[in-house]
Amino acid sequence: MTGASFRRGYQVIRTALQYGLDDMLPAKLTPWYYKLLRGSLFWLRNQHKDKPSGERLKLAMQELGPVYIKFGQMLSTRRDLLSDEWAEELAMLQDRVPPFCSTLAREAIEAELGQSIDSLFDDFDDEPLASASISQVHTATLKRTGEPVVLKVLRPNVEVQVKADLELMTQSARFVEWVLGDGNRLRPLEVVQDYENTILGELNLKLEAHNAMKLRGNFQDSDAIYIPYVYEDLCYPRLMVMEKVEGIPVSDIEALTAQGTNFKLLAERGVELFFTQVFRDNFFHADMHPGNIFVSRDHPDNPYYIGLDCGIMGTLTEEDQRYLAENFLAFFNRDYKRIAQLYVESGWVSANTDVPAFEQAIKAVCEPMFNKPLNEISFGHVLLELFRTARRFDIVVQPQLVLLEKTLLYIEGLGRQLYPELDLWATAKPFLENWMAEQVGAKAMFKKVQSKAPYWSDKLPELPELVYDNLKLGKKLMGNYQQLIDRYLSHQERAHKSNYLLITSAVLVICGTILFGQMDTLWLPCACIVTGAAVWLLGWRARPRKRKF
Ligand SMILES: Nc1ncnc2c1ncn2[C@@H]1O[C@H](COP(=O)(O)OP(=O)(O)OP(=O)(O)O)[C@@H](O)[C@H]1O
Repeated sequence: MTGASFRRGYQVIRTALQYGLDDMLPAKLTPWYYKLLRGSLFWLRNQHKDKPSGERLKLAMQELGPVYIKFGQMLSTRRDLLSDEWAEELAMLQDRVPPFCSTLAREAIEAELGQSIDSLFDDFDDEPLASASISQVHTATLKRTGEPVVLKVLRPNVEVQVKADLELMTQSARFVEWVLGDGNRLRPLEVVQDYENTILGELNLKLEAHNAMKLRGNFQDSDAIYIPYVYEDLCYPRLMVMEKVEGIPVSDIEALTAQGTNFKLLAERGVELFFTQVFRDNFFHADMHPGNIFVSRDHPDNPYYIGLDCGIMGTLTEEDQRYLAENFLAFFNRDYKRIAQLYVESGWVSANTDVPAFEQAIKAVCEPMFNKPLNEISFGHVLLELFRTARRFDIVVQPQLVLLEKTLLYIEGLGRQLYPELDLWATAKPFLENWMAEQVGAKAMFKKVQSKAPYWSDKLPELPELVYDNLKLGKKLMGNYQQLIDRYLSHQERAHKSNYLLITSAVLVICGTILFGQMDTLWLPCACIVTGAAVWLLGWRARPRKRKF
């Protein structure tokens, strides 16, 4: 462990203990050795005893920085797991993190623009509109168009903080892998590396701007979501300028109710948007906490979402996408055998898995969920149970699916808040069936052929020439091949002949030598030896020349 990780580790423990987070642990998680260890850190006392536990948790996460704030944002969406007090406190991490001073914000913005704010914008507001985990947002008016815009600027030193946490996470993952042989199956290091790529990508606002424009393009004509316009020529790694949008935060149920929002349609559109992004576009928003989603104020009976913060986007490989869709469908059709087979086919569990036993285990987890509205089921719970089950069958954690699981949990949290009676199955199943139908069958084949048409129209005129050249080449190759075989056969023939003569010569020489001592006459042994020598000469001459084939 490096010095920096050690220091950061100590800082995390110190913050947790000074905010009394250890007091929140249930008794069964504090065995005697934990108490002994806690007692040895006697100088780190809870300094905020007067504050309620939810507020202490929020303050600790806030102090620890972006990585922990993001974790708090995710937790805040799980009202089914947390008390109202905790959920409300943690929800403040979505857009109400204490701001940094506006002088620093101005300096950072002007450093990126390379000119003064006033030369490009009017009415720059020093009071931030919002302040979240990695950035702060200020409003202004763009001089050249007169449009209201927002300037999103990265927090000072955010990269340093994030990198220190990533280093600590990497070291801890290495330690876990080393301690547990089991750890390899969980691939903690790979999961951390994947998270690292994701969060480092979020720290580049130029990349976020590009993502936002791509997502906007994907939903250009959609009546389910609107993505604000990004002024790409005014975007830099630490600054992003975009259209200012007005809307109601999706978590503000009171305001949504007051304007008469059609919650059922809104929730259904949320599910539809998730599946469209994952399966149709293979480009999904993977940071869908309520601070990043607003609902339009226009026509509340036909409401649409407004999506912000495209810093974390996910994609899947074609195979993962296909396996996942099949998995969902098999799940909706209660075909547990297919689910088990898919896990084996995709390599997510070992090929030696006992498929019938795995099928039964999956059935035991999933079956109780059916025919229940969203308010009676918990994906979070099911995912945990499935994970626990799959562990028994040697599952290999797929880091590329972690983002997707996180997004699914956000969607569930959102759906639960908006319209708990939502029939998830009825909403999602037709979408997946259509998608699968488009992937296989005649229509899909036609589409694939169609997508390859420009390539073939380019290559087709060259075809006769290619065929002729290949035939000529084939003929030449055949000739060469025949020559090679002939040479090999003649080589073998000479080798056999030479060996035969050399062995005969050896026999003649040995016989001649033996006869020398046995016979009175010399002519016979001499004849044998001379003949042997002559035969050896012939054999030596007959040997094959050294040749490479
Ligand atoms: N285009 C916009 N129009 C109006 N408000 C905006 C806009 N973009 C951002 N905001 C406000 O700023 C807040 C923070 O923005 P954003 O989520 O992009 O920052 P972040 O630091 O990346 O946050 P996160 O913690 O989610 O990563 C949003 O929750 C929203 O309230």
